[in-house]
Amino acid sequence: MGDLGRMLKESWSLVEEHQDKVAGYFYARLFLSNPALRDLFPVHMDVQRSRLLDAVVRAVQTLEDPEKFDEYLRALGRDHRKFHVEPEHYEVVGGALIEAMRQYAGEQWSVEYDQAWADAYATIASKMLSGAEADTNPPYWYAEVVAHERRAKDIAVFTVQPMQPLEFRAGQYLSVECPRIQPRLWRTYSVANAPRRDNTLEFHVRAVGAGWVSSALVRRLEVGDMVRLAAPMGTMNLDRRSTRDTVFIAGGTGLAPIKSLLEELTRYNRTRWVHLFFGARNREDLYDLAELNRLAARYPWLSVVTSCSDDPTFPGEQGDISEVVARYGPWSEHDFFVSGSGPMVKATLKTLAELQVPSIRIKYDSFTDF
Ligand SMILES: NC(=O)C1=CN([C@@H]2O[C@H](COP(=O)(O)OP(=O)(O)OC[C@H]3O[C@@H](n4cnc5c(N)ncnc54)[C@H](O)[C@@H]3O)[C@@H](O)[C@H]2O)C=CC1
Repeated sequence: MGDLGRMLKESWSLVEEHQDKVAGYFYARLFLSNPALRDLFPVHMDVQRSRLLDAVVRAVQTLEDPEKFDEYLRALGRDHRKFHVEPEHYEVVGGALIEAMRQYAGEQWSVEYDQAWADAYATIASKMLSGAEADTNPPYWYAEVVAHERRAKDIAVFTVQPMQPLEFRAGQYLSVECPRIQPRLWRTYSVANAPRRDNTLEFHVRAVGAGWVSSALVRRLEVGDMVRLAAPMGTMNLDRRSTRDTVFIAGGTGLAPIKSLLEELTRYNRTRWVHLFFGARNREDLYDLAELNRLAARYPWLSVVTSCSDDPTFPGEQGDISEVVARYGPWSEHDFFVSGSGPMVKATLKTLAELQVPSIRIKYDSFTDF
């Protein structure tokens, strides 16, 4: 790690314990110095608060590998156009962030740390700005909900029809907001289909306790509602030139981007074997199994293995999907795509490392909302 990375990590460790207070202070500073900014944020700030800290941690990681995250930051800049963010806002945000950290870091905070954060923030902001400025698309798209289906107690699959075409690549994700239910609260979800001629987009959402947006999208969203969608992001795409057989590993609604990649493969694949591992807590949560079985029956190159981690009488595999993959194989010559919760992705990457799969053949998106 370079000097800058080390300083960011060191200084972050001084405030890590007080994350909530840092976020609270940050927003207070921000809105005080620029009251107009308050209108860009949701009415209730509780959920928003932890988003900032995710962003900070991500920024620290970002700088350790600037090339890898270049496209990520440009896409994030495009995504932020949905907030009507102006270039001068970036400066105000950077100042408030450093001030908030300095406030809670105690005596060990130094001017070098100030400088390190200012440098890091300037790099991030300039990449985001150049991404935003080069974007000729609208800042967001309106889309009408045309289908909404509860597939399990907490899981819904819904389809939207954008008012204008929205270009994306299979495997990408984008921010979604429902102005009727929760104005200005955006969360990212993967598109669960490959680009279609009719432009419709499908999403898979699980309502999780504190995740207000997810719960609303599962329980309150209705056909006829309008949602807003922001610029697509993510690089978990298929490499058409690869001739390797492919392994998809999905945990829960992490199936969404895998489904999208699978749909793309159905359009051109004739030669690659594709193995899909789909894990859920119980059989009810294997919410898309009927459709996966239909695909497997139609495309001889596709095989599907399912597993339940909390359903002892389930007749398929038992255990976390990260472990189940290791029961099959050998996998040393395959391309891998992994999608699910952070811990699921981490556990799966560990398994694959133990199986000697080179990391260059593994694609995954670590999910963080901003
Ligand atoms: N909805 C979407 O568009 C997308 C969602 N995701 C993420 O996918 C996750 C899906 O969540 P749920 O449906 O609630 O899944 P879940 O928490 O019910 O987990 C489903 C399965 O994943 C595996 N798993 C979970 N935690 C694990 C761990 N610590 N170690 C090893 N394996 C583990 C197990 O097989 C488990 O049965 C969320 O975190 C979401 O952010 C990721 C990409 C897209």
